[in-house]
Amino acid sequence: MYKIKTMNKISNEGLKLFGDLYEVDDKFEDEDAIIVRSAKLHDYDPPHNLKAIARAGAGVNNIPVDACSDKGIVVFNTPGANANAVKELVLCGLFLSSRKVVEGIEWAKTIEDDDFGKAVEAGKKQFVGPEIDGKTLGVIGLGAIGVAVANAAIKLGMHVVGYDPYISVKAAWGLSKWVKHATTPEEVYREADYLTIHVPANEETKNMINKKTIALMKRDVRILNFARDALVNTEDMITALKKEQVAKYVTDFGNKDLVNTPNVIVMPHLGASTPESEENCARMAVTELKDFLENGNIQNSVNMPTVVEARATNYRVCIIHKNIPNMLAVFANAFAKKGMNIENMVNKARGDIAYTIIDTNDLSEDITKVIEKHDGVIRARVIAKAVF
Ligand SMILES: NC(=O)C1=CN([C@@H]2O[C@H](COP(=O)(O)OP(=O)(O)OC[C@H]3O[C@@H](n4cnc5c(N)ncnc54)[C@H](O)[C@@H]3O)[C@@H](O)[C@H]2O)C=CC1
Ligand SMILES: O=C(O)CCC(=O)C(=O)O
Repeated sequence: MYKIKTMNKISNEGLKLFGDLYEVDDKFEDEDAIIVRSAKLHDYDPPHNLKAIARAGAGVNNIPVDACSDKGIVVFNTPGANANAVKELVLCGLFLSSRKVVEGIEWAKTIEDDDFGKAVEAGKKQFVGPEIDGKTLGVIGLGAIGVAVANAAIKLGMHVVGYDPYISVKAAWGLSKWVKHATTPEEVYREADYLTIHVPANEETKNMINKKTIALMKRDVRILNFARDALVNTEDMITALKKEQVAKYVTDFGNKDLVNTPNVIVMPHLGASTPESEENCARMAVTELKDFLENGNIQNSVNMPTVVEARATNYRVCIIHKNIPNMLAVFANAFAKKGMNIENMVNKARGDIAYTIIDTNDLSEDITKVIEKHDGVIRARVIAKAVF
C-alpha cells in the first residue's frame, strides 16, 4: 500500500484514480508521496519514506525544490492544467481594470434615492472607463497562461506585444502569429496600455515590477498580476498608484496594504478555482505520482529529468544520483557482482542531478544498499512489476 498525504483539499475526481493500492489521508507521518496545492512546505520536515511531491498546479514556490533534490525527492507540477481557468480570470481582470465596474457596483449599493433610475443616470458619469479594443496588451511570460491570454486578447481586438526569453517550442507553436515579439521587457513596458505578467516567482523575476520599470511605462497603465506577489514591489506600486502613474492594479495576490489602496482590485487567489481546473490538476498530479511510484517513470518534474520507459521485466531499479562521471559503470559493476543481468538501462541528466532506471529479471535483495554506498548516489529503489 502506498500512503499519499494531502496537504490541501484535492478534487476527488483526481484522488479516485489512485485505486486500491493507495491510502489517501491528510494525517500520515510516513507518507510515500504528497499531493499539494498552495500549502507552504518550506517548514515541513519530510519523512525518510517520502519519494515524491506533486503540486496540483503550476507554481512551485511553496515547495523547497532544491532541498527536495538533495534528498532525492521528485517534485512534480501539472503544467497547463489550470491555464484556461487563469486566462478567464485574467480577462475578467482586464475588463475590471478598464471599466469601473467594481466601483460602480459598490456605489449603486449606496443609492438611497427612491428614484433609483434617476440617481443612476445622474451619478454614472463617475464610472467612465476606456474600451480595450485597439489598445496594446503587454504580456511578460509566454507559457501556458501567457499564450492563452495573448491569443484571447488578439481575438478581442487588442494589439499584443509579448516577451519571453525562454519560450518553449510548444508555447511558440501555440502563440498567435499576430503577437509582436519583443526582445526586451523594456520594449513591452514602453508600449503597453495594459500589462499582464505570467512568469514564475524566482530570483530573476522577484520585484520585476518596481519604481524603475513603472517609470518606463505609459502614464495610466493598467497592470495585472495573476502570477505571484513577489513579482511586484508593493511599496512602489502603491506610490505609483497615488501619483496616478498606474491607473489600476488588479491582482490575485493581495495584502493588507494593497486591499485598502484606491484603484487596486484584489482577488483572493482565485485563478485556478474552477471545478474544471481543480479536476484537471488533480488528475494530472495523481497520474504523475502513480507512474512514478509504480514504474519509476518521471514526467512533468521540476527537479528531475524526464524518463518514461515501458516496463519490460520483473524488476526495475531506479537510481537518483549526481550527474558525475563513472556512475553507470558503478551500477553495472554492482549488478555484475550480484549476478543480475541488465535487460534495459536508461540514464538522463538535468543539471547536477541524474536518473537511471535499470530493468532486470533478477533480483538480489540488497542491490539498493550496495548502490547507495557510492557517494554519488542520492537514492535507490526497486519496484517489482509482479505486484502491480
Ligand atoms: N493565480 C493563480 O491561481 C495561478 C497562478 N499561476 C502563476 O502563473 C505562473 C505562470 O504559469 P504558467 O503559464 O502555467 O507557467 P509556464 O511554466 O507554462 O510559463 C511560465 C513562462 O514564463 C517564462 N519566463 C520565465 N522567466 C521569465 C522571465 N524572466 N521573463 C519572461 N518570461 C519568463 C518561461 O519561459 C515560461 O514560458 C506560475 O509560475 C504561477 O506562479 C499559475 C496558475 C494559477
Ligand atoms: O491551487 C491553487 O488554487 C493555486 C494555483 C496556483 O497558484 C498555481 O497553480 O500556481
